[in-house]
Amino acid sequence: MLPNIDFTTTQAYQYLTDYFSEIEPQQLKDLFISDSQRFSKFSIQFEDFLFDYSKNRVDDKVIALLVQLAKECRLNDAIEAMFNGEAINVTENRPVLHTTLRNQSNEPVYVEGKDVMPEVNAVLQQMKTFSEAVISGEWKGYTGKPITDVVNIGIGGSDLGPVMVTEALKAYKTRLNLHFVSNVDGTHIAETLRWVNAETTLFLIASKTFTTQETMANAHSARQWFLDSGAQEADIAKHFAALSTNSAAVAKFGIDTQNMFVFWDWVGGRYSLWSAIGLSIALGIGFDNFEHLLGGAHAMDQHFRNTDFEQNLPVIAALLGIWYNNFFGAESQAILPYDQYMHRFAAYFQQGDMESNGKYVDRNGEVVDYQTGPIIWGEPGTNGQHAFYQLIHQGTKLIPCDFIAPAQTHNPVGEHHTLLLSNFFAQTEALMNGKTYEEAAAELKAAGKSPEEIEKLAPFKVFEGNRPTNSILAKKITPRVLGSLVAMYEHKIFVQGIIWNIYSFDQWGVELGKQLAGKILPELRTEDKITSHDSSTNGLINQYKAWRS
Ligand SMILES: O=P(O)(O)OC[C@H]1O[C@H](O)[C@H](O)[C@@H](O)[C@@H]1O
Repeated sequence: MLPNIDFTTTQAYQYLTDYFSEIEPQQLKDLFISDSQRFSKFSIQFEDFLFDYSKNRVDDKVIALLVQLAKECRLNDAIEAMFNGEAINVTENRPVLHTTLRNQSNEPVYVEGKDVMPEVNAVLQQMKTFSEAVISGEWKGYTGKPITDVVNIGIGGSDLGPVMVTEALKAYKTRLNLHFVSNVDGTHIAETLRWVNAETTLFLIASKTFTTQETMANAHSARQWFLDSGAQEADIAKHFAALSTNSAAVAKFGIDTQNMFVFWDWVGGRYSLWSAIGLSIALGIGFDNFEHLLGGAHAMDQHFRNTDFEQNLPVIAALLGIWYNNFFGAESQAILPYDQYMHRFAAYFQQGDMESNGKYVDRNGEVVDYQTGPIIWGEPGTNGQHAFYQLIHQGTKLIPCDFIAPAQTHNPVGEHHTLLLSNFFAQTEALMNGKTYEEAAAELKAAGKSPEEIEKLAPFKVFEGNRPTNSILAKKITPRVLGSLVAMYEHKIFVQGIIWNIYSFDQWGVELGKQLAGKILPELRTEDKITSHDSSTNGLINQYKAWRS
């Protein structure tokens, strides 16, 4: 059972509320001046990455109170409930065991009294055998040629994780070319099929439920294209595999169950890249690297489970998020990787975080009177600097940012990486220190401006600073480091959900739109004038009908 505690009624919350008024006016740069130990105190090294949270608007007392808050919310019990396979996804009556998929310790994990590790290991073995056969060319297409291209058809959790990871780890690419089709917009599949050859293409139909409209539509179109290219029904077995929990639907679609890679309902869609959904990852970077990814995540799982909260990366990251979300009133959180390969990292955690913690009903079914999940967004640096950093530096909103960068690049081109990293270091410093009126005026004076011009321009050149950041500096983005990093964010989301007393592992909020689309679809299939909705929806549908042909 998960604890059920309103965190706003805890002692720690009261103390934090009182102490907030003392901390809020303080300047980060002064906190550094008054404590020479600040960096070593507020940074944690984990294997090959360093998490520096010293540029946050906290002091020892805030951290101690936040840790107390986690304890009062019985976070320890919640962590054990998750790892031990209790049905903590209550509204779907399921355990939450993505940690089991990367449980390289192999210690038994029981679901309804049965150890699931043998099944997990069997699927990993099947993925290994299959991916190695495809990569080596031993697995042949229907005309006897080796596979050159893999098209993963899936959406949401059956797409974003594999896309993010295979992009982030492109430096480890095998000879196979990966493609991802998610959108039901026919453009996505059409543009992808334009570049591949049916004789040498493998389609992975990735869907936990195997009922998702977008994925099924794309899968059927891919199948039709394959047959139209000259292949026979019997050839499908060589070119289509399914990654799913739903064997019956896979068989019905016509995919050989030999080519089915299963996972289980205790794996949430947005936590499924570690499961059979990761087959495209194993094909794209090789099975050994996929295992290293799992190994990195497992190491973070152990850290999360066994480390005191004060030194616990996901816990600290989560508590800082709570501090800004619930005390400073921050609405969003930016994730800014200074690594081009990680360009889908923020998009991945948009689903990971927002689908998990975008909930206004607590674990008692009651509407909360506090803020829950933040808006997650971000783009790789330095592109973001030339786009939206203006608002982070001088806008009216407080935006806590996670800066992520590798010390070593996979592409040492001239001085590029040094240039990139100078920006990474400069931005967090600038956000913290800002620029005073006096500094701005002095710069203008040095540039030869008259006193009148200085007075006019200086206010626009002031940066109030005091804007909080985390810096995550990795030695290199390897499969293991990436695995740890992703698991860190996953557990951060979990911790926050526990403190906000919400259910982080369901996603009922995506259903209403799907239901209504199901009602509207038959209306679009006729030429009739539509009058069954509000005047806006009717007007839009009828205009669409007038224009569609
Ligand atoms: O893997 P599937 O069953 O096709 O589901 C794909 C996606 O669909 C839904 O809309 C859920 O909100 C997501 O959590 C899920 O990842």
